[in-house]
Amino acid sequence: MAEENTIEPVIGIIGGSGLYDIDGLQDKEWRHVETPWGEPSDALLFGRLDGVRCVFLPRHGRGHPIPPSELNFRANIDALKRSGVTDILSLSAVGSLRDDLPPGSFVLVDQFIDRSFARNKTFFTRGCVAHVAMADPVCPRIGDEVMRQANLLNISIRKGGTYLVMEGPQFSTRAESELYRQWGCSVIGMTNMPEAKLAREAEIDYASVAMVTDFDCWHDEHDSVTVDAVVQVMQRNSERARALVRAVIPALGQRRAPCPAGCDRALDHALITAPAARDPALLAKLDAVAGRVLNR
Ligand SMILES: CSC[C@H]1O[C@H](OP(=O)(O)O)[C@H](O)[C@@H]1O
Ligand SMILES: Nc1ncnc2[nH]cnc12
Repeated sequence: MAEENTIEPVIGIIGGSGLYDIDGLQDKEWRHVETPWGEPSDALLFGRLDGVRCVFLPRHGRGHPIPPSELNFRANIDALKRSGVTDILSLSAVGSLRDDLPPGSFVLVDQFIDRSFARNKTFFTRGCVAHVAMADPVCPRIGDEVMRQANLLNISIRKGGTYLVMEGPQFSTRAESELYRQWGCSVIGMTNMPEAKLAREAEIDYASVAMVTDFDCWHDEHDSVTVDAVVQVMQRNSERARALVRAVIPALGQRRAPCPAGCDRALDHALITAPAARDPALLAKLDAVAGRVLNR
């Protein structure tokens, strides 16, 4: 492989409810990263695992002070991009919408239905418009590596599933939960959108492992979801989640070719605003996210 066409990856991990740090890192340091989009959820934890550079972000902040609708998703993704992150593995607690995904199941999500409505969902506002493809919202290369490492660790993961993103913070009504089941969704959560959309706009390869903590509120034989139940099951899930992260970081971190699916070149054919009509102030804010295409 020609050196000049290869990438030395930096692995980003976004930890959801119950996952506020990662263990086993060398040279670890929490560092504040400033972004033109405001404050990320917390400082970022920089470190190395088996020599591979990685950056961890607790999605809701340490101690979980930030609710889903107040997450600054743009700042989170920009901060990871600015820190050199090329690949993101997102971890999330979710409710199950299927009988065959009981609490404790892990799902490698491959589709989303975005029902969130109170969030900033794009970096490309007035003055620099872009439309990236979202037909395949997650990176198959990261997904394949997650499956490989999970197999080696004997951790069972369902390959593929649709994650319904609700606004929250209240959990669903029973009618909503039934509707999402009829739509064929597998799991429900409040956070993976616009996270996945913004990662695509920032040309960061993104994949998501959803960890089932409850049966939401549709199941006759199970109680409706509560935070206490989520936290209890997450504590049981977290050992496997941590083992998976420890294995996936070194595996993903090997020098490699650009993403075969093109996630890292998502902006190649996405910008529509004519150069003369672009807003210089917005272009300055897009330095990390879109510098690759704006400066060529
Ligand atoms: C604590 S239950 C609801 C909460 O948990 C999930 O968060 P995350 O995706 O960050 O693990 C869900 O989306 C809600 O934000
Ligand atoms: N049932 C549920 N609905 C939304 N988000 C969740 N996170 C964990 N369980 C959930």
